[in-house]
Amino acid sequence: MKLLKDIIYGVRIEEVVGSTNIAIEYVAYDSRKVGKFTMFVALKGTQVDGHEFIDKAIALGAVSIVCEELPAEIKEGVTYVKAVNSSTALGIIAANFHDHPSEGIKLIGVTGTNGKTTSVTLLYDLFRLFGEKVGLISTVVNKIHNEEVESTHTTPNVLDLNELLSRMVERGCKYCFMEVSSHAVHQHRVHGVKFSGAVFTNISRDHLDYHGTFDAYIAAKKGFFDMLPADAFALVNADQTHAETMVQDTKAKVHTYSVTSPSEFKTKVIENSFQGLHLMIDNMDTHMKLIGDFNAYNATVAYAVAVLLKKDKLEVLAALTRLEPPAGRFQQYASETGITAIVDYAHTPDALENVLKTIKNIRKGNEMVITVVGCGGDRDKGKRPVMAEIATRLSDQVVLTSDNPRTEDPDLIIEDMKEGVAAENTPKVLAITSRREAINTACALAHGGDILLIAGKGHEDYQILGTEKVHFDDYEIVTETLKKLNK
Ligand SMILES: CC(=O)N[C@H]1[C@@H](OP(=O)(O)OP(=O)(O)OC[C@H]2O[C@@H](n3ccc(=O)[nH]c3=O)[C@H](O)[C@@H]2O)O[C@H](CO)[C@@H](O)[C@@H]1O[C@H](C)C(=O)N[C@@H](C)C(=O)N[C@H](CCC(=O)O)C(=O)O
Ligand SMILES: Nc1ncnc2c1ncn2[C@@H]1O[C@H](COP(=O)(O)OP(=O)(O)OP(=O)(O)O)[C@@H](O)[C@H]1O
Ligand SMILES: N[C@H](CCC[C@H](N)C(=O)O)C(=O)O
Ligand SMILES: [Mg+2]
Repeated sequence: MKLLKDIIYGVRIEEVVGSTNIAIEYVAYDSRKVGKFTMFVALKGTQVDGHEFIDKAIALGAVSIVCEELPAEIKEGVTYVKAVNSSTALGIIAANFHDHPSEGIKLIGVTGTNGKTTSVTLLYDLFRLFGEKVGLISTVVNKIHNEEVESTHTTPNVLDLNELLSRMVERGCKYCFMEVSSHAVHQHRVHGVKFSGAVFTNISRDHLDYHGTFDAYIAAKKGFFDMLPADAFALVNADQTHAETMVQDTKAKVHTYSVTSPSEFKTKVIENSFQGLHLMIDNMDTHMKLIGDFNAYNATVAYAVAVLLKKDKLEVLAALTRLEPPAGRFQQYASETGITAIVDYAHTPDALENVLKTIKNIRKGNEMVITVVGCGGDRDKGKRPVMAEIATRLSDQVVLTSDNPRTEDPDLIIEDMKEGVAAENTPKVLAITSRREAINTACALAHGGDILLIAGKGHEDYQILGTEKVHFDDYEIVTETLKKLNK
């Protein structure tokens, strides 16, 4: 329980109607979660305006409303706080309500189109090997030391984020490694949160459905570095053209890492095979179980962050060699007859190109590469033809299929993808709407030595059809099918 006046301390307020000396037991931004003595924060969303639910929230027991526009009818016994911006207000309110948890933990945020989950998971695992109590906030799972908490977003809403962080602090976690998506920065999901460090992995085409233009997408990511305090570090990938833009206005201390350009934390790829990576990180020889040149970047992020957090360089390298990739990232299965199936979360053009190039680089001879790929519905339409072009250019056979169609017609998504297939590559293409059938067909087409890439859904154990979520697991299906076919 806290007093309203303490909870709204620091919020940019235009007007308050009612008493600020009332007790608040709960804060909610969704009317469906309101109970007695709740403060309801009305947010203007992309689908609906939270202000429409103010009456409903009061009926359910809200005693305070934070909003950008006061409702026509002011109810007695309810305190209305008219804020300049409800989303940023929620950030301040969440921090006050949960006693500023981000100040009690070393919080490191990773942003970029690809590599966020891999980097934060490597860091979480690395620091666990050091015997530290650690938190993790990621697309796959959230963790409060060893307790798993379901992840619904790459970056949770600022209220849920502060709650997670406060549970980490309570549990004695010293560090938290979290993903910061561009949606999160744009929607103020990290507003008022204190970061000790921030990492930029890379930026390439994605989420233009949401941000509109590539420049707006870059600006959203840059916004994360703009909000860092002076005592934080900003670690950026010097091989990326947009690295300088990211940190041009940051107050944080800038550090660089790279694989090709000169930088402070430089890694060289010595060898890349199905067994893993042989790297020279910071002039020291090391082997990793991760596969693909792109993972050299993720490994370097883990190394550099650990060193910036004052861990011993040699101990960090020794621990890195023991780490496994997260679920659904280049996850391999070798069948009885020598077919290699790879399940990978490549759901952007850049990721798909990297994974397919890696496969082509590390295969022993001229084994066939058969790719099963789709694109998500209600997401960036522009990436569909680009991903199909990449898949057909870099594979011998492609089965275009559904990813998570969501509320779109899956056949129309496949039609959008087909637009990108060059005429000479059309003979390589099959289109099968059912992802299960597409995987079955790819398995039937494969013979000993061939490589099957099932791209786009990685760790996801569901498929979203319309608004329904049904169980679906690429790895489970591809391994069971190959076994059933005695392959
Ligand atoms: C486009 C988008 O990002 N939307 C997120 C946003 O929703 P919104 O603001 O548009 O919400 P809305 O549905 O318009 O509702 C507005 C307000 O009314 C409230 N409401 C609504 C209905 C009701 O009955 N009562 C009520 O109070 C809602 O709780 C909300 O506060 O805020 C919600 C609460 O925090 C999120 O759940 C929701 O994520 C949606 C489900 C989503 O799919 N988001 C994806 C695109 C996303 O965020 N992805 C990123 C990046 C992925 C990556 O690259 O890794 C992520 O961080 O996960
Ligand atoms: N550093 C990297 N550079 C380019 N591609 C990468 C990199 N790391 C991983 N990938 C590719 O991107 C896919 C997604 O990786 P990962 O889950 O780590 O990224 P993410 O940024 O968390 O994605 P999301 O935006 O969905 O949260 C991987 O399966 C792989 O194909
Ligand atoms: N975090 C990303 C994940 C995409 C994964 C892909 N399987 C899809 O559903 O499009 C998004 O929400 O855009
Ligand atoms: Mg992620």
